[in-house]
Amino acid sequence: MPEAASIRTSAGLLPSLAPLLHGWLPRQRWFAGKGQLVTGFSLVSATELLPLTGPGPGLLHLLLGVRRPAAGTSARDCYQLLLGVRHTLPPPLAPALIGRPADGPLAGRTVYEGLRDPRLAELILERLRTPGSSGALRFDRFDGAPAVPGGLRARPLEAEQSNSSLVYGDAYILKFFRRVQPGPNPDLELPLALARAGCARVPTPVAWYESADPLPYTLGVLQPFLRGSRDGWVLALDALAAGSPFTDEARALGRVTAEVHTALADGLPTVELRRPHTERLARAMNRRLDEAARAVPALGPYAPRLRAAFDAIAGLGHAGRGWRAQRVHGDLHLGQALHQAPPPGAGAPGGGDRWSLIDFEGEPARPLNERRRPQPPVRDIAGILRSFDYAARTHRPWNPDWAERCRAAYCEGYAEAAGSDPREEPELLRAYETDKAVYEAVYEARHRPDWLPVPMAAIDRLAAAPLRPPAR
Ligand SMILES: Nc1ncnc2c1ncn2[C@@H]1O[C@H](COP(=O)(O)OP(=O)(O)O)[C@@H](O)[C@H]1O
Ligand SMILES: O=P(O)(O)O[C@H]1O[C@H](CO)[C@@H](O[C@H]2O[C@H](CO)[C@@H](O)[C@H](O)[C@H]2O)[C@H](O)[C@H]1O
Repeated sequence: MPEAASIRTSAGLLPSLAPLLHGWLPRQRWFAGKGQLVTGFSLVSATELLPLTGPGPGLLHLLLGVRRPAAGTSARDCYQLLLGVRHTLPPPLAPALIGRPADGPLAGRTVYEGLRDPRLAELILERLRTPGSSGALRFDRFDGAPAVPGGLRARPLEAEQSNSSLVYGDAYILKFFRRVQPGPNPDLELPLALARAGCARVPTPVAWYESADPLPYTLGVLQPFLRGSRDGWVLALDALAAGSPFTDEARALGRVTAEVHTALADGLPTVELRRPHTERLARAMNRRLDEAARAVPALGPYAPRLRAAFDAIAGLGHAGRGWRAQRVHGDLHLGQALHQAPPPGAGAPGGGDRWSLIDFEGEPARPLNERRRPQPPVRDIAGILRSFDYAARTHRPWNPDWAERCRAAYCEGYAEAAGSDPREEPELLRAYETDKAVYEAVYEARHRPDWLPVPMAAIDRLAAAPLRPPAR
């Protein structure tokens, strides 16, 4: 591979690409500011991974600052782009077209989404196989992992996701982070810590790449592809459609969640959450509720009762109670749990712990420092409990008993492996379930308005449930 160059020819490059990106960027699934005007671009870094002016396809890695009115006048989001550059685009790549710059260094060339070009995608895998630097980018690999073979065919993952992924030969998956923030991304940091601790419940990051200049960004992570796996959401809906229980699977998932939590607590810092942290936690939940009620007016009438659930945490803190906080997944739901069917003759499906957890990025819209903060593990548990409720609510007829049995089995499995049952902390569990349902109401109002009744039904239930007076 030719030596990559870090190009700082911002003069000319950005002005020639900007008119194309103005139209293309807001249409991308992973673009966070959908429906909003992009007011300007800036070049954070540009690395020519393959020469742009050679006879073959060129490959340009960009970190692009994107200004939107909502991001504030001085704030900007940073996006990772991988642009292919050719004289003409072969017909199979037509859907990847971004445009043809009218002037500047790329005038007359065709610029397209590089990840869609198998030749360029394979070059990235080649680069990940050997540690080292390419311009502004630094490639690294996990010492304990077997070497990644070369020559694996690449295909883009056709999934609704917040980032973009490539699957190589059904053996590896590369997640290419789109909106990046400076600092270690928990989706690399936590799986690496778990791999070092010997925890096999999370795919090991075998290789990754970052940029160090001008700021440290985690850009991509390669991990084993769990071939033939199905996610917990799909499996739960299948079970509901078949009228089958899902309790074995739920119990096994509870055990796996506990194993991951234990390994994270052993390998990374933990803190004791006592007053005044309990007050801060309640304040943060109340603040999120206030913001949510502005975005989803239907939450307004419930707000006083929901606030009481958050204030109960502060109340317990005043009464001297505290909770252990540690690094957690941060956005756990059934779609983040992948299940691999046992090999033929290996016993009942759902038995055995064939679950893996993925996507440790946390809620991508939150600042990185907030996502990396230790939090009570109940936060993740609440996420999965909400998911069982979601599955039961989306299925007709509504089957609340199915959800209740799954929720109980999941907590039992968790207790078996962790030694403590999350239901023994009802105030904390309720506050986190409420916080998650509030988040979901905003998510659904923004992305899937037809689904808004699902979290709103939980809001209605949570607001109506009686609260225990704090023990004095
Ligand atoms: N290791 C893996 N093996 C198999 N499929 C995976 C793996 N990691 C992710 N996936 C698939 O890719 C999808 C997107 O991955 P995810 O990490 O959730 O990305 P995003 O953060 O962009 O939403 C998942 O829903 C899952 O279907
Ligand atoms: O997977 P992401 O990290 O992008 O998570 C977002 O999208 C999820 C939906 O895909 C959303 O999850 C909500 O819907 C799920 C069913 O589709 C359900 O299982 C979850 O419990 C529910 O929260 C998630 O909240 C959002 O962050």
